[in-house]
Amino acid sequence: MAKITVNKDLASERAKCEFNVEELTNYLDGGRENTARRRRMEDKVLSVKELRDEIPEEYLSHKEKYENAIRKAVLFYKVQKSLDDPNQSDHERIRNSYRSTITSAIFKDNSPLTLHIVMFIPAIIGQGNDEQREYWLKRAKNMEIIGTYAQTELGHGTFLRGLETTATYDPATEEFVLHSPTLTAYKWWPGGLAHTANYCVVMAILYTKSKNCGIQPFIVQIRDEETHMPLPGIKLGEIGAKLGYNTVNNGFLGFDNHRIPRDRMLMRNAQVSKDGTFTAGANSKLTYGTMVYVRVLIVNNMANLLAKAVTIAIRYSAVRRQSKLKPEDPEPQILDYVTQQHKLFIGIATSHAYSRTALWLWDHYAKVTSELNAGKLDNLPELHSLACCLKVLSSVDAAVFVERSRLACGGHGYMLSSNLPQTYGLVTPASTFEGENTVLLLQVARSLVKAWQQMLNGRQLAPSMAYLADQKQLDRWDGSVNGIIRAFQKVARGKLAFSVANFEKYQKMGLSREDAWNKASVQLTAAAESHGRAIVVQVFKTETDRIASSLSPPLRKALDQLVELFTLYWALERLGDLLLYSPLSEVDVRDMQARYEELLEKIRPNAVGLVDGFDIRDEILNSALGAYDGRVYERLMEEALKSPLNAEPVNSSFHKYLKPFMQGKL
Ligand SMILES: CCCCCCCCCC/C=C\CCC/C=C/C(=O)SCCNC(=O)CCNC(=O)[C@H](O)C(C)(C)COP(=O)(O)OP(=O)(O)OC[C@H]1O[C@@H](n2cnc3c(N)ncnc32)[C@H](O)[C@@H]1OP(=O)(O)O
Ligand SMILES: Cc1cc2nc3c(=O)[nH]c(=O)nc-3n(C[C@H](O)[C@H](O)[C@H](O)COP(=O)(O)OP(=O)(O)OC[C@H]3O[C@@H](n4cnc5c(N)ncnc54)[C@H](O)[C@@H]3O)c2cc1C
Repeated sequence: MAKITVNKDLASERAKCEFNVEELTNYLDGGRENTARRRRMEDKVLSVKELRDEIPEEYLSHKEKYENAIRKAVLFYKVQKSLDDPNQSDHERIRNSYRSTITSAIFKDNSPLTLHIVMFIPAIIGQGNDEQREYWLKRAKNMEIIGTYAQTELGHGTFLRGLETTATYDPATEEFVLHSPTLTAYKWWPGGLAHTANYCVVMAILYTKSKNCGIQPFIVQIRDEETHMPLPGIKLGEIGAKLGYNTVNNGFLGFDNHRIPRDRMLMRNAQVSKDGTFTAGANSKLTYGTMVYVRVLIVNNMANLLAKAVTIAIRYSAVRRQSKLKPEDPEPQILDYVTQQHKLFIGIATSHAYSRTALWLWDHYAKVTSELNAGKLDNLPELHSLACCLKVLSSVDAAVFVERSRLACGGHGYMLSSNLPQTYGLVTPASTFEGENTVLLLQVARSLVKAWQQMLNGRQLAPSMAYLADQKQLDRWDGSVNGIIRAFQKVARGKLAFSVANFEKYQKMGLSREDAWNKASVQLTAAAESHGRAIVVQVFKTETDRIASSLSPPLRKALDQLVELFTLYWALERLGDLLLYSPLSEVDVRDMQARYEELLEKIRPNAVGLVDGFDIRDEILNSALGAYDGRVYERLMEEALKSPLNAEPVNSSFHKYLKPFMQGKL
């Protein structure tokens, strides 16, 4: 095997690292066996050479990209399936795959089968009755059918009660008639819908006995299982090129009075009987369950994508030398600039914060889901609120820090061969899909205002909101991490109190409840955001303390530094709030700033070790700037030479256009 020559700066960074990198990887994976299992899976997938691209994806046409993605998706699925442990429950399988980023080695822009796995199957599990699950899950899990989740329409994504697709029950034939009455009723966006899926879960407004019974899920065949032709009454297509997700095959779908049998309504929650009688579910919002599930998964996905970006940027910053710190010294590594550390170390800490929070949220989700299955619905509102606010914060922060990682790589970060632009293309839509972020913050605000009222009535609050009832003043600023967490809670409480007061004031001034809500909504969303910040810092600190207690002192110290950095970073970012709602003085602010800068200095020798600890292989990073060996310039040149324009010394356009133009003949 050829010996890898590692860039000498990267090698000396690794020699400096104060903790055992493998121990960090094991900690992140949740144990040594999990690391080994993940690596075995990666080895196996990466050993299939047909899964690699011969020509970089960016040089393919739109159509070729899709066809290539489908080719790989099928193969990838088969390899993954062969590695599945049949003894794992769905919950364990998903939890154990939280650190798996192998999909990124195969698709730079995501897989056209994503929606089948992430939403179609979960929608059947969550919305189908036992009989429907038995039939459809078997087919879906065996990939006999491929599906997607078709909810959003051209005219409505956010406001689900405004969806226009109708499913009208006809008791004479015991069928539902699906119809798109207008152009804006066309389903628009679902991944895989255009040319991949032959089935989908369609969310439509149910009409039976001439009554609107709200949005309900229907499993609908859209293409012939043999010929893959769209079925009669079905109009299908692709929605076109996008900022990212170009291999996901997002599509549109219209229905022209398309009939489906009665048993195609997924009837776990609500039912329509043969004669058309509608029986509502225990809570109509259970129909929104698939979205809650994906919001929970997104938090983890954001942590992983950020880990990728920051690995690339930190390694590059250790290799890149530029400018002068001292006139007599050689050009320093750009990682020695404290501004560069400020840009990037928070990305490392943020990825840790969300991967801990994501696991915590996943376990909470699993607990509440088993309660729901047993008919206990009490904890659903808190779960909805938590999933909304953590999806929002993780997607916002990931987008900011991925983009910051790209900018921190200067011009080379703009190259697709850095894989940073594509990584941004994968994180930024998460602020929109699965509930647009402002809209979800308003949902969180709604639950907080309700909690506020409950508190005033002396009722017990859900655990994640219990701090709102803490009336005690924060008498003294002690600057500790726990003290800052308490201060964040005070900020959230204070902002909520202020927005509730304004909401009430606007109503007293004569505005309707809805107008008063709209007028107070900037403050309400700010309160919801602060609530989310308080939760993330607290969960990050508590979960790290809980899990890291058995680690070696050097690693424990490095993790504590990340928790402290994360806390101080957000305290300094939100100084205005802290000054308003906590006893913070100017001296305390100066002290925090100094501690923050000291932390950057302390983390500096461990920076490369920290990103090595994410253990993201070169094939997954897919980046000329971020590879383990740091051969940045060689790789940039190798990638440049792959440009089809470099295949010939003179391009034909010279003779066709440039030459006649320069010679005044054109
Ligand atoms: C297997 C492992 C694989 C790992 C890979 C992981 C990858 C993860 C990344 C995924 C990658 C790609 C996938 C992305 C694909 C994207 C798909 C989509 O985008 S699908 C479409 C998503 N659409 C939305 O999210 C729409 C957003 N809108 C809504 O949810 C609603 O319209 C809403 C909530 C804004 C308003 O609804 P409504 O008007 O009906 O309600 P109200 O506002 O009046 O509220 C009433 C009441 O209901 C409560 N409520 C609302 N929603 C819920 C819920 N979901 N659960 C529980 N309760 C809910 C709300 O709080 C109110 O309560 P109240 O007590 O009255 O205050
Ligand atoms: C990459 C990608 C993949 C997707 N995949 C799928 C899929 O597989 N299946 C599917 O069904 N859908 C999918 N979607 C659609 C996605 O769920 C919607 O785009 C999303 O729910 C937002 O809805 P919208 O586009 O209608 O935005 P809009 O609601 O029109 O938002 C536009 C603006 O209006 C504001 N706004 C809207 N309502 C309110 C309000 N009540 N209060 C304050 N402000 C408001 C928003 O904050 C935003 O600023 C996907 C989208 C993307 C980008």
